[in-house]
Amino acid sequence: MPLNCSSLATKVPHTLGGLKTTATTTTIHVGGGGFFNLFSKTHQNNSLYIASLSLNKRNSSQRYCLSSSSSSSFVMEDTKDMVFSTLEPGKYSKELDIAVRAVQMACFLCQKVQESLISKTTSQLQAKDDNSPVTIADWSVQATVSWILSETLGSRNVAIIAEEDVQTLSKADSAGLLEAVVQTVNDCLAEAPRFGLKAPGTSLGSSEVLEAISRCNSTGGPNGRFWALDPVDGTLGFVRGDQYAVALALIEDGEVVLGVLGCPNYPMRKEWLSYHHRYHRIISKLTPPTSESWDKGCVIYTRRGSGEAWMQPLIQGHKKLVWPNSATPVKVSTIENPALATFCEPVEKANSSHSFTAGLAHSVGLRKQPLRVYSMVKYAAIARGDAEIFMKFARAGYKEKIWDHAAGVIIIQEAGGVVTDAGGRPLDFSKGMYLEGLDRGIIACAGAKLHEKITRAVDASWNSSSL
Ligand SMILES: Nc1ncnc2c1ncn2[C@@H]1O[C@H](COP(=O)(O)OS(=O)(=O)O)[C@@H](OP(=O)(O)O)[C@H]1O
Ligand SMILES: [Mg+2]
Repeated sequence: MPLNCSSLATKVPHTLGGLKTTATTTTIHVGGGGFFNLFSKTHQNNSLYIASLSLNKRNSSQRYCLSSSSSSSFVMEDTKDMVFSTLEPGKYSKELDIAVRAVQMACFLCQKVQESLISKTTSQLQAKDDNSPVTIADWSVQATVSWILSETLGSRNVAIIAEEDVQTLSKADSAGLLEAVVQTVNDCLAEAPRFGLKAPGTSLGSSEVLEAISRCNSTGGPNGRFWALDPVDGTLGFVRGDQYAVALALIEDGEVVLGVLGCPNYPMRKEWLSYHHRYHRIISKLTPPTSESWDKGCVIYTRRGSGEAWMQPLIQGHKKLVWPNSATPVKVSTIENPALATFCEPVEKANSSHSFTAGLAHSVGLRKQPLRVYSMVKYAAIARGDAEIFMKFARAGYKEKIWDHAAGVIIIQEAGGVVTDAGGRPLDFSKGMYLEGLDRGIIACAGAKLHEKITRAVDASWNSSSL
């Protein structure tokens, strides 16, 4: 479509979803009294960029994508089915845009499965290994995210290490389970355009869904680029209608470069984090969210070196994701006094020694009750400033998996916090599936002073502990 118009440009500083940029707002007048409102952002090195363009002509509202190289020629395309990014072009910006949208979709999928779980009686729930609906969420999210990453970035460019495999799903007696997963995946992917992503032309068949899950067969390691995905982190929290997370990180040459954490039940009123989930559900019912109020659920994301982490609400109902989707920055707490600090730890005693952390807490002067929260939501709580410390000391011999930490670690670091093992060393994401060489446990803090106090206390009490 050729453009023949007069234009008026104004330069405005702008911040969009965590990426500072100088934006140019241009009004382009066209024949017949109509006009386009053009919002564009220039790339530092003048390479190709994409700008959003709205046509506000009488009785007409349509979205176009306008791309330009350093030359003045423009190409306009209808963007109904395109990934539409307003992130500043730069390293990993396309990947971050897609990852946030994919995690938004995954949260939408999980919410639906969790709602149907909660509406059933406990006796209808099965353990994860028994082909439960939880497993349906795990596999379905993995298939959905894998499919989206491959379609948008090209399957040859995408390597994923993730928690699930297809062994159980592929068994002859798992036909019903597989059918449920395929249905859940297709129901979710059909909504892709609402999230600014392209839906499949036709529904995926079971072999395509299995293919998408089993494509997540990267073994990680020190070289190249791969995604680490935990489709449903905090299985117990998920089953119990409580906290859980969808975690996606991009790791390049052994270093986490992007982190996206979906926390569908994260309450926007922090005091609700510490309520038992049943009370939280009752309170939510008593005060249902209005379309204006943001009750719970967010996606937090960051990019290595940005010094910023951002949070968006989940897309509710039939709404569309319009970037930056009311994103707000998140920052760690400024509290340095242990007496005022809150520490988080796993809910399950089997996952981390509660007695050891109680002793540590006492010795450093932590006075508040521990905040026990399922899943990587603990990392989100530190990044958002809702708690100051996260400690985890697993039993000897347990090896932490990289997908249980990658997204959360980078989000806390970019939000201003410190994450190391108990020896003060950075977590090593370059050794394959596990955080090999982890010294004793994981300590994440809002600031360096608290971090130092905790690591010193661990050193002082470790030898007398039974861990
Ligand atoms: N020590 C130990 N032993 C066995 N399994 C462990 C351990 N630590 C963490 N995990 C796995 O990590 C996920 C949740 O762990 P959390 O640390 O968040 O613990 S908790 O849910 O709050 O209790 C959860 O994984 P998924 O829910 O499958 O993602 C746990 O299986
Ligand atoms: Mg996990």
